Amino acid sequence: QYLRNPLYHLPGPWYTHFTSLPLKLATLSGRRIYFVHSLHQKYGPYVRISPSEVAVNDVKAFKQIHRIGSGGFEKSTWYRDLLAIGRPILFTMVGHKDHGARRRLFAKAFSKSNIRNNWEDSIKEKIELAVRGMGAEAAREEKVDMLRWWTFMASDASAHLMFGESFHTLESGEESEYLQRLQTGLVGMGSGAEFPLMRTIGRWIPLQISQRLFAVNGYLLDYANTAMVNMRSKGDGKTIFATIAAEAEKGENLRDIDVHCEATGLMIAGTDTTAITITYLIWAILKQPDLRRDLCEELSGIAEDAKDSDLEHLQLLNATIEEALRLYGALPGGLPRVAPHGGSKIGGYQIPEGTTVTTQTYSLHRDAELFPDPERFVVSRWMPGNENSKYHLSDLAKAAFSPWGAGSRTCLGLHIAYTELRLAALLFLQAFPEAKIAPSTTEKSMEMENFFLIRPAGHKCEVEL
Ligand code: HEM
Repeated sequence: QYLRNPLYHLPGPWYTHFTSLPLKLATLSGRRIYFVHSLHQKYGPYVRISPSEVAVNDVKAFKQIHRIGSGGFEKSTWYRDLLAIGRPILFTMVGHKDHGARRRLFAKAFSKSNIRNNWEDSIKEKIELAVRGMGAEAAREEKVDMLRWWTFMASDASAHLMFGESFHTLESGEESEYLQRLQTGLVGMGSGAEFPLMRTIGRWIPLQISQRLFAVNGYLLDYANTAMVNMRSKGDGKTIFATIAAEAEKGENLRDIDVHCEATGLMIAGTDTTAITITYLIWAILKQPDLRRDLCEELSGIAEDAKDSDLEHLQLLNATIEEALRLYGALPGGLPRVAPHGGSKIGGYQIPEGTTVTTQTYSLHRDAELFPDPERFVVSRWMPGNENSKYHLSDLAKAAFSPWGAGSRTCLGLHIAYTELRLAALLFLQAFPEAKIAPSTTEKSMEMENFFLIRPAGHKCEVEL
């Protein structure tokens, strides 16, 4: 069996010739990024992590794997197992051709100009509500869980953009049922992708927890359906999908069921990702009083009615966001791709066709050759005029920086996310310039657990305002 494994020539622990169990256990216990990272540290940039999966931590190979067009690797069907949403959606599509057509259809709706012209005001309104909600709660309780409020903000904003109506969790201060089910369902999705049999059996078990873990898609799709019907009956067609539908009329075929599935997929892709990254961003700022002071100074000249376009040129704010994305971007784990027909040579290794090849930014962003003192939060890496500093970023380091993924599968929602990150930092720091991390928030509680996305292990991030 050892010699029959086509990956036998790759470095890696002996057991990975025979079993993927240690990898799966690490995944199920929320420690996959650490498991793979430790193997890179021990065995180098190319490592066999299971009998049929190779992890790669080499910038040139990263570019080759995620290259747009010929030579680039396609996504693995693992994404379909992850979301198991019925129809292929942009996030889960495998073939370059189908994906390219769908991506072109969505491009205009998610462009920076469309987000700014049509959505920025409602995003800002949600952030203002979140900041107000945090202030009111902190006045009553002395401390407030930022993660909870940023999650309300991101889910209300996503619901507004995708379904035409906010969940109004920011006004009620209570999690919507959609959000509760989505968050439990995400844990089920992550484990179902690793153990499909567990999910199949789980769907048949008539216990509420089992249903919520493994049968959430029915609920999510029903919600999308009702939301779309309501939206149309009210004659208020102003959602991201109105723009997409207008594009589709030019010739692309997008059925109603595709719209429901895509809207659901975008809710999943756009909610926890931004909420978690904003939480880590603000936590990192509050940990460094000098940085907080300098940022407050930079932001002090910014008017209340500022637009994202007023913020995108602020050097310190944007450097801080890039550094937060380097260390705490919400999706730093493996992005599985498949070696193309005929196999591929990467880093001197022949990788047989069909092999799963994963890259993880958790490791790329912590390569000490590219990012000296990789665990330190150093904003000057991203500041102009640092050419003589050891933190100056080389071209290779810039190429390795990929919190949004890479190539043709780069994050579709990055303009929404940047808008939310910049406006959230602005409004939070302007409202609470003296905010402090609460004693209940520790390095340990903020350690990242990793179920596809990361999140603080303590599942909250309390601050005193
Ligand atoms: C800080 C927030 C976010 C982070 C860190 C993030 C990160 C990522 C990453 C790393 C990928 C690549 C996945 C892969 O190659 O397998 C991705 C893809 C994607 N993201 Fe995001 N994302 C964020 C916010 C959003 C938002 C707000 C939306 C939409 C509302 C969104 C929608 C998508 C979609 C649709 C894809 C798939 C693109 C494709 O395959 O063509 N993301 N995101």
